[in-house]
Amino acid sequence: MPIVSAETFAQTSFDYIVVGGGTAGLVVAARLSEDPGVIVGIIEAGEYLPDREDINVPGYFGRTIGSDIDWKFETVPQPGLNGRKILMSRGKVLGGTSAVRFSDTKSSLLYADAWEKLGMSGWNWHEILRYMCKAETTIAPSAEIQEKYSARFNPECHGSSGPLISSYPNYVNDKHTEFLAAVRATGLKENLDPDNGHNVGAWTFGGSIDPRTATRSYAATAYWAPNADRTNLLLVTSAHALKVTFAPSTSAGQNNELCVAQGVQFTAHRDGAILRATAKRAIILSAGAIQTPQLLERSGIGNPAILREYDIECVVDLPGVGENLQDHIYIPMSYEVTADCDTWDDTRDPSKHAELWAHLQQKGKYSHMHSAVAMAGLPILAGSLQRLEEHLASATRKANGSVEDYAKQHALLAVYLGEPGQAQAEIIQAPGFASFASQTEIGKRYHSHINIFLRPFSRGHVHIASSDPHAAPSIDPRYFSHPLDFDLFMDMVRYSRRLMRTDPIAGYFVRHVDPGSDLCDAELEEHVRQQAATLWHPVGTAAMLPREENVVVDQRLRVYGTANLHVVDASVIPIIPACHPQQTIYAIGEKVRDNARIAEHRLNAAALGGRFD
Ligand SMILES: Cc1cc2nc3c(=O)[nH]c(=O)nc-3n(C[C@H](O)[C@H](O)[C@H](O)COP(=O)(O)OP(=O)(O)OC[C@H]3O[C@@H](n4cnc5c(N)ncnc54)[C@H](O)[C@@H]3O)c2cc1C
Repeated sequence: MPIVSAETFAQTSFDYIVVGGGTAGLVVAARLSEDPGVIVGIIEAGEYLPDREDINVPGYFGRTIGSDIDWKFETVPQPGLNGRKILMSRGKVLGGTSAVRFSDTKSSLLYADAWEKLGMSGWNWHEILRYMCKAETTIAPSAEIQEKYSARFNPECHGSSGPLISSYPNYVNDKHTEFLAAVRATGLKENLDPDNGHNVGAWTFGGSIDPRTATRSYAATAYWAPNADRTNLLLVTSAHALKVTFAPSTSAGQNNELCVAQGVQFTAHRDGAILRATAKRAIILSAGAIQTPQLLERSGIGNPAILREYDIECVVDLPGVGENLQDHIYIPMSYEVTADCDTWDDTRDPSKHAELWAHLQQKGKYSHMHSAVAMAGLPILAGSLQRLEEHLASATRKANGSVEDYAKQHALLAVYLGEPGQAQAEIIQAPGFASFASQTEIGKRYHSHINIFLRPFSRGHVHIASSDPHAAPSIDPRYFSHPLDFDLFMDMVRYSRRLMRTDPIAGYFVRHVDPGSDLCDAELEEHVRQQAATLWHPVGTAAMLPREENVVVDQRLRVYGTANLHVVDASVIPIIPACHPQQTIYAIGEKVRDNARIAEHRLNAAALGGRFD
């Protein structure tokens, strides 16, 4: 079935409606519609743009930020970042944020197991790996690349028949090997099998890129395009979902009755008529960690005090909606390197751009993103035993004294902190200038480190902030609000500087550029507060945990207090994984089909008195 009009969509009687045709939403819709006996509808605010170069060409990563396919949200001023508002990009296009993301890493074993430790049985590393593999087909690197660039490949940790295509770079920059060697010299081991759950070390990493066409593989190419002719899968694009509606008999959620979700209100234009689509079995919210809580609140599910402010009738009292916001923040740090380094800097020179572009394209440089990465635990980052012990004592003290809702999470984080096998930071090598603070000088060569802080203790929130359903929510990640986060972040920054002065990469080092040389501690800290920003990995705002923990969905990803309303996207992740989250999000989508058994709700909901024709 092709993409349909809003009117056709509203007139169709669905079994399932998925709100948000993004990373997880398209997985769920594709898997549910494998059953020809059900009709599945997807409501997506963006358009289907299969020919957009800034999506398809992997080397163009970053160009979509702030563009017409970006929701362009902003956080509220962040005191931990000198009061700056931070741009929170989200993909507004079929495929969602998978259309604009950069690289991929799989999760760590212990971290995924943390979800089970927090009370969600069945959500552990082995399950998540199983579903990550179901989602992907990884094309193994050639024997030459494996040997030359330490890009080993263990087929047991990769899928061979999933729709998402992953591959390894066929081009690495000329200091790739030296970077990995320098990382080893700081005490980290080369990791030849980082996808087996133990992701500390240095390696060559791949991404969701189809090497046959050198184009991005993402939710729209993997889960929509191959299934677009299914007659039982209908998609409406440029349609904004406003709220979920419930069966009248169960509204207000009194007497422990479960509310039965029946439909979704949406508009095809900002000021257009409000249309309504109905679903007999279940409604699945997959609008992402920023907008799923917004839709829940608009539908009357959330903290009654917040709902009252905007005259929204409370259907289910769930104060956890929009809380537990976690994100990765990062800082790019740039170093000038010797003139013989082959970097991407000359492409910034307008007089050389066209010639270089053709040359680099030929070499395959734009067919991939980054290639060398290191993940380090605190024992390496801290740099000294004394500093490590100080951090551990402080984390344990704070975790024990934590009276917040997050005490259990903080206790787990404190334990992981001391373990060398648990990554606290990720450092991606970038062969070129990547900082925000200074201007690049034409003719100079640079190397940058993209330094990502992986295990924040800070927790923030996202809530509606207006009665206008089209208005952006208020996003407050509270970056660095937990003081330990800033201390740990600074260790990562100092490690990056140490790494650049470690042989063999030290042989190419010319000077610190961003941050500059000879900064005292206070100046370096000020630089961080002025330059750190989100890596756009928000999760956790409709978290999956036991109900007594004040959260939102159960382990079948069903919203507490409802019979058939589910959340399937980054919002359900209870504690942010120490890796890029995308593959975990695909896995969550894949697991739902088998484990959450959404389909059973026809019986459950019917028994509860919902109107199902
Ligand atoms: C610039 C950038 C780089 C990134 N790089 C990486 C990376 O390298 N590796 C990695 O793993 N992750 C990366 N991420 C994060 C990753 O892409 C996301 O975590 C992931 O794609 C989120 O998936 P999701 O299904 O939760 O939401 P999304 O994929 O964002 O899907 C939500 C969908 O819902 C739609 N929607 C929202 N509200 C409504 C509404 N009211 N009505 C209708 N439709 C609606 C949206 O348009 C969107 O299509 C990056 C993110 C960004 C922004």
